[in-house]
Amino acid sequence: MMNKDLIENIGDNHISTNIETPLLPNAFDKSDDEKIENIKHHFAKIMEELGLDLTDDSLSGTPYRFAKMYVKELFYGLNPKNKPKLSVFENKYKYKKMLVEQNITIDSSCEHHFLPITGHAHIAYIPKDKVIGLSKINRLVDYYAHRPQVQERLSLQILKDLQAVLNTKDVIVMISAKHLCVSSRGIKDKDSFTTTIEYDGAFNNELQRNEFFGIVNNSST
Ligand SMILES: Nc1nc2c(ncn2[C@@H]2O[C@H](COP(=O)(O)OP(=O)(O)OP(=O)(O)O)[C@@H](O)[C@H]2O)c(=O)[nH]1
Ligand SMILES: [Zn+2]
Repeated sequence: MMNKDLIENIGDNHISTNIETPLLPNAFDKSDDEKIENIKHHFAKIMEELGLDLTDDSLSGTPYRFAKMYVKELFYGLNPKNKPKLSVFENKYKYKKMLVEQNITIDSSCEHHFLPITGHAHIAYIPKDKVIGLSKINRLVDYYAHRPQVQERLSLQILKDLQAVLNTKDVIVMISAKHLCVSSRGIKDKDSFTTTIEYDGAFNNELQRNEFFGIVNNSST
């Protein structure tokens, strides 16, 4: 019998794994409103330092907009209280083959530059005794994506949580994404993108992986 709290929090910082997002122990002591107020103050300073006139009516609301966007939107997935509940159901029908959830939108941010990472995740698992509500896979991806991330860790956090909640190692997570820190600054390569693939269990078998890649490559719905 698996501990429910453990399942709920697997890729999160307060459980000791090597895939956790590095967070301070007091990361969530302040309320969202306090954080927004403080970030608003600091971002106004950044804008002023850049020489922007915050009395301009188009700029005056930007520090608040920016702070709210960080806390409530782009980085809502830092706070475990926002983690989606992953409903699972008994596999009554004994479906034992691969289920693929593909073209899941990735909207994330790179933790090195705080610029967008955008692309798609393709995820498959082979059910044992449990199946998961389909939308919960998309919600889990959305949650972990909405943190400052590196693509490798994002893939692993999703994989580990699904393995725990589904009580099986037979999961594969593939992400292909563009990093604006590569395409819009620095090297400014507009065409390259990054693919990560994490898996275990039955997907260690090349035939099983190839079946997954075949489905992911050949369908467009
Ligand atoms: N492994 C990995 N690296 C990433 C990811 N997102 C961004 N990076 C890289 O993080 C690296 C940070 O390197 P630094 O040399 O410290 O930063 P920089 O001077 O801005 O590097 P350039 O982008 O090459 O200009 C860059 O090579 C980025 O491309 C990611 O998801 N995974
Ligand atoms: Zn970056």
